[in-house]
Amino acid sequence: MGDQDDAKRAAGERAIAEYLADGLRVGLGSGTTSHWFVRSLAQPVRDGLDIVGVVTSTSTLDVATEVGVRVADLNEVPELDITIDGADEIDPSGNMIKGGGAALLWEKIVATASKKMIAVVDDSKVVEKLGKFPLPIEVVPFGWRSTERHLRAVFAEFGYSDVRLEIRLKDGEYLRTDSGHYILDAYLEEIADPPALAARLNPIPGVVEHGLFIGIAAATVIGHPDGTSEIREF
Ligand SMILES: O=C(CO)[C@H](O)[C@H](O)COP(=O)(O)O
Repeated sequence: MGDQDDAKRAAGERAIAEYLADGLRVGLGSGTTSHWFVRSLAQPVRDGLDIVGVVTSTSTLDVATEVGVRVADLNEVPELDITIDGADEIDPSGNMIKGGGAALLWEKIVATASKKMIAVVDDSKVVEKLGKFPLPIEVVPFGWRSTERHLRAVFAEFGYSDVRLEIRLKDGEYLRTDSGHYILDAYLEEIADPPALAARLNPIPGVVEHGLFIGIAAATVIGHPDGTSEIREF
């Protein structure tokens, strides 16, 4: 009997077998599932697989460097062939919540720089409705309490009166993302209309990005604890 780590590894390995080939420019996602994927690249790269990776976080840069994947800056390679990245939740339309690892901004920039984005997930991430996982919102530190007020007003429009919004902490301090911003996590329980909510969050001054990834995933590779995997296309 396997566990969710086996499921994550199965998804990562299947993504390599299914989607990678010589010459591709590949966005490398963040989080444990993506890191299984990047670690699983070590052998194929040693065997001659010729790809260039663009990372979505400093932590993924560390892993890619450790296993010998050639890495470039997105400014050197502004268009990518494919991005393989994890998700905190994914719904039947392929809409996702991401940012549990605080990398949502770079992840969205890299995913949308790619011709195709593939979500690698263990089967616990597949949901009917998004929202059980708290929605991460990346905000500029300057005036973040004012940004929080705007956010509360928008959430109230969607029926979340007095929404629970928490600033994310790390080691007792406000967490800083790789771009130096803060994260506010919104506890929503269920998001009835993810595209509508996403559209209202984007224009709020002080909001840099949010973790709703709408219409971005082309497919998902779902790993199961018994080591099997399946692909769903959107
Ligand atoms: O969005 C992310 C990081 O910002 C990750 O992809 C997401 O949190 C999934 O992580 P894991 O594979 O560890 O469950």
